[in-house]
Amino acid sequence: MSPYDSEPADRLVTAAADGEDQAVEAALRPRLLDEFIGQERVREQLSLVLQAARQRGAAPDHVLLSGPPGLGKTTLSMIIAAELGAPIRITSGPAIQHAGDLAAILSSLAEGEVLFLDEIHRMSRPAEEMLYMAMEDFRVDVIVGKGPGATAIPLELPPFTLVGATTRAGLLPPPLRDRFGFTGHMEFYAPAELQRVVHRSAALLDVEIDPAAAAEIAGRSRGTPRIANRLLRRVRDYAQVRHDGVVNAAIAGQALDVYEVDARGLDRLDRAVLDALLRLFGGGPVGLSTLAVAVGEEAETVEEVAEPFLVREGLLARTPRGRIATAGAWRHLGLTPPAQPGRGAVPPQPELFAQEKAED
Ligand SMILES: Nc1ncnc2c1ncn2[C@@H]1O[C@H](COP(=O)(O)OP(=O)(O)OP(=O)(O)O)[C@@H](O)[C@H]1O
Ligand SMILES: [Mg+2]
Repeated sequence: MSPYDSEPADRLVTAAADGEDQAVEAALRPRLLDEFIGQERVREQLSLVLQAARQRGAAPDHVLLSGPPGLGKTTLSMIIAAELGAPIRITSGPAIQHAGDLAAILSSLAEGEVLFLDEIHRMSRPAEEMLYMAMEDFRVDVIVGKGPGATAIPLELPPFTLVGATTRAGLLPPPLRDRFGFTGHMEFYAPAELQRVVHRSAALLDVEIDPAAAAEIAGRSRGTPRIANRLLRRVRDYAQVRHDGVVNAAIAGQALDVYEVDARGLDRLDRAVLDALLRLFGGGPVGLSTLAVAVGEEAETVEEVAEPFLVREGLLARTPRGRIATAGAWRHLGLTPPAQPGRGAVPPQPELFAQEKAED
């Protein structure tokens, strides 16, 4: 599910997991730290934490994994349990609304068990407060009764390791953040790393693919393994239906052109935003709502769905005066940037805009 209501449901380049992703991701997940590609720093740090705990024969410190969707937080949490040889219990912040829900889970943990709490920033406040004590003292106070007659019954917990995952580390209250002994920040993957992800997934899916084709898919995957795996599946369909199933760079490129994911990973919406910014507004500055009207989308869709990646790619900038295109944006769409910044080589063309609106 996309974190944004404004994201089109069928978007091929969303980083959020769709139904098909959920069905196949389990099969594509690396099981051990050595199989996990990229994230060198997090991997090395985590490997030390886990190895030290194993040597001491104790449960490791609590681990927080933070970073954008689809970069491998759930995968790493399962790897942590596998590397420790410990069972894993999986739940999420939204599933724990009452402190009692959390007390039930905590009190049933086995010694050394890994508790994976996904979307930990979405837990309710009372549950969060119970978690503080559980993390620090391996103890919870179960409240029995209501009002003045209520009593707190202390309950000892076996040592366990909490692994929290969040896409929004900034939303975590500091007392919670401070109770993690180790925080791993996941970064977007480099193209060469994603190429290895594609190669590995292709082998697991029995798809014959050459290195240039894996690189082609990787380059369009927005630094995100989940997107790489999804694009690989669409390329596989194309190679199977239109060719003999073997994937080379040309076939990968053609397949993703069919799905309107361009060489840099921009999709139709992203390009429509850039195109309007360049052709209609001469590269800006232009206000968000005007830009949104020009592409026929809601302002939130443009702001939350298209812009973050365009900004990340250095194609668009948000300024106090409005959105502006960078020189890279002109190059990406094959247009000539204006000599004077902010003044487009192509003058604003309201009639083109009117015509496009009339067409849809
Ligand atoms: N380092 C990696 N090497 C190989 N495959 C990976 C790696 N990281 C992630 N993947 C693949 O990407 C997919 C998504 O990863 P995962 O579900 O762990 O992401 P996430 O960070 O938990 O996302 P979300 O924030 O949406 O929960 C998985 O199928 C996994 O196979
Ligand atoms: Mg996850």
